[in-house]
Amino acid sequence: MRLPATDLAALARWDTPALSNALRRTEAGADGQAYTDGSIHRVTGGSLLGTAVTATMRAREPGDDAVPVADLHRAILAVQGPVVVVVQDLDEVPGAGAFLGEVNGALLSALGIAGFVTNGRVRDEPDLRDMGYAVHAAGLCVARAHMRLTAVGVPVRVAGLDVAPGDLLHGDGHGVLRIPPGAAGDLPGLAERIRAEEQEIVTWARSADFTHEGLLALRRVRH
Ligand SMILES: O=C([O-])CC(=O)C(=O)O
Ligand SMILES: [Mg+2]
Repeated sequence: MRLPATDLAALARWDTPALSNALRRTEAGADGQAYTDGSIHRVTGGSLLGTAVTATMRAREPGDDAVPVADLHRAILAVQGPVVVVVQDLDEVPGAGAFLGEVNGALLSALGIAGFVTNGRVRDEPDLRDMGYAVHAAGLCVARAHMRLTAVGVPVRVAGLDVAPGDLLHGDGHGVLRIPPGAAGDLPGLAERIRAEEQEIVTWARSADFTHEGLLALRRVRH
């Protein structure tokens, strides 16, 4: 689904914890949220926001199941607005070989992607720093091994997060969050309200009015 640029710009001003808090207050978020677990981290870049283009890969053993990388390039070009490429490494132990390195990275940079997310590993790390987009991965690896894409445009699962082509993803140093399209427009307003509530507590905790007795008298269940 394509969101208006104004909605994207409003979401981009927030970090993932704030959007996660906001999502919890919506119907879409009440049933549990979708976000990456700690098995991957941001290797380089800033925050990411965009529409998912998905692929799967294998690298550990050779195989004749490769699809052309051009399928991925075509899928990226078919999306209007910022794209986040999500690659699931299907090997039982992922990370034997990298899809993303200097060369694939430069091609994706030329296509203007906003981010790259994988449960596998990446390489050519110094070059990735100059690509201009965020990279989330399990870490670095040495080799290409038998790396090939095995499908493009399929549902994938990366670090506990199910991603379908077209999903809206937001990410930063905390991880990557999937934002249900129906909730996207409401999140910035909700995040603002939650921040105001939280700042009341923070301001009091830092003020001269703060006392241990005052805190205990509040009998807070959370925070
Ligand atoms: O060999 C590969 O396909 C991965 C890589 O290092 C690059 O894209 O530079
Ligand atoms: Mg390379």
